[in-house]
Amino acid sequence: MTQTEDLLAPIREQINQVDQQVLELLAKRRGLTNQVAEAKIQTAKPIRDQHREQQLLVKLIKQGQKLGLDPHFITQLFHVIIEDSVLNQQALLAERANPEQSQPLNRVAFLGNKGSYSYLAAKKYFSRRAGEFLELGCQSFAEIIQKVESNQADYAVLPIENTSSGSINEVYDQLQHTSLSIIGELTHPIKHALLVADNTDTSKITTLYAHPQVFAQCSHFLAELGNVEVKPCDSTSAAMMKVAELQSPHAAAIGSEAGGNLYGLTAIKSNLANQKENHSRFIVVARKSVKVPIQVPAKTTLVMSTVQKPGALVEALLVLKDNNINMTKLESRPITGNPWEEMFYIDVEGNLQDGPMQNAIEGLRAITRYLKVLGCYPTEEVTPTKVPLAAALQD
Ligand SMILES: O=C(O)C(=O)C[C@]1(C(=O)O)C=C[C@@H](O)C=C1
Repeated sequence: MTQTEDLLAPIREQINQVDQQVLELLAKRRGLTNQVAEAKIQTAKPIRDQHREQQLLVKLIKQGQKLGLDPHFITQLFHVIIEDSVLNQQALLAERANPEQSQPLNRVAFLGNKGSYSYLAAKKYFSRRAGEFLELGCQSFAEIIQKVESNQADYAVLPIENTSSGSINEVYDQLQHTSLSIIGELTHPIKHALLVADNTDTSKITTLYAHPQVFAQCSHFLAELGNVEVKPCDSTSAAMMKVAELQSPHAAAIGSEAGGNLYGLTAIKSNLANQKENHSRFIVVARKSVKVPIQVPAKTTLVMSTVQKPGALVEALLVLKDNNINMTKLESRPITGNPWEEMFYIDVEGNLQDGPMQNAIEGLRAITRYLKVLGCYPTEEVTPTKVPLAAALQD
């Protein structure tokens, strides 16, 4: 042992012990919030209570300051803890409301193999749910949908939009024809890194493997790289596998560092996306729709085609406005075989069990040519509660 290691070892041992205690306390907190969820099932109280969160944060900031901890650090830390608590409670309530969905094994279809962004998102989503995770990697969106439709899989996790490259049209087009329902959503950070198998540097790379969506999201980095041949792959994991197989100083893949590690690749450059805040939203689909408990904030996705007359879409949107329903997304896609006609995909905030939502759907049915509810599911977005820092910092 060197002298530095001699000095570091006992301190690191103490840090290990403190971290273990932090984990044990987090697990204890998780147990308590599960009890809160049970109480809320009985009282029909909403999961989210932002007044309570605000009180909690103000108190924690004051207590933390006495211990020499920075208010911003405390706020960030507890936003993450509370987000986890809310999502966990929502998952618990959703499971109670849909007991038939709970099973010992969840067979989950997704794009690519171990290490793809879809794989990482699927693992994250099912980590909050009971049952073991069985991965079913697929090579195309059509194959993923087919796996669930034919009961070879129970669920599919599909990327639907990305903050850099926008909507994923192929997935929308698959939703036009499927009988499956959307039962959940989640957002997952997409952190692109340059992954290599052999010790090399950027200037030696001549071939770059990645999924076409990834190339689109990293177009600025590609322009900087200059004369490199880009080879599109079916998935991020296919790109990583290819580079692992080649073991060449001239080949690189773009993918997540965590995924690359599964294939023995090293990240030599990170943060490659054009937009630094690069997130993808994924949907989870199943053969059977789910009921969302009223205490959980819900989203509903509709698909419709309007009659061919001026202002038909405006009329449809007015039905939502008249029922005080907030639209969070509107996407249009061409209808195959009917040139210049569009299918509209609409995400709205609201639960299918609510009166205004039922009114709106009835109203839309009356004025549209085609309308289908693709699903009603818990919203995974937990907007952080703002803390009046000035109040928290007083006295
Ligand atoms: O106290 C509650 O009602 C909880 O659900 C727990 C908790 C938390 O984790 O502290 C989580 C969500 C609420 O918005 C407020 C607080």
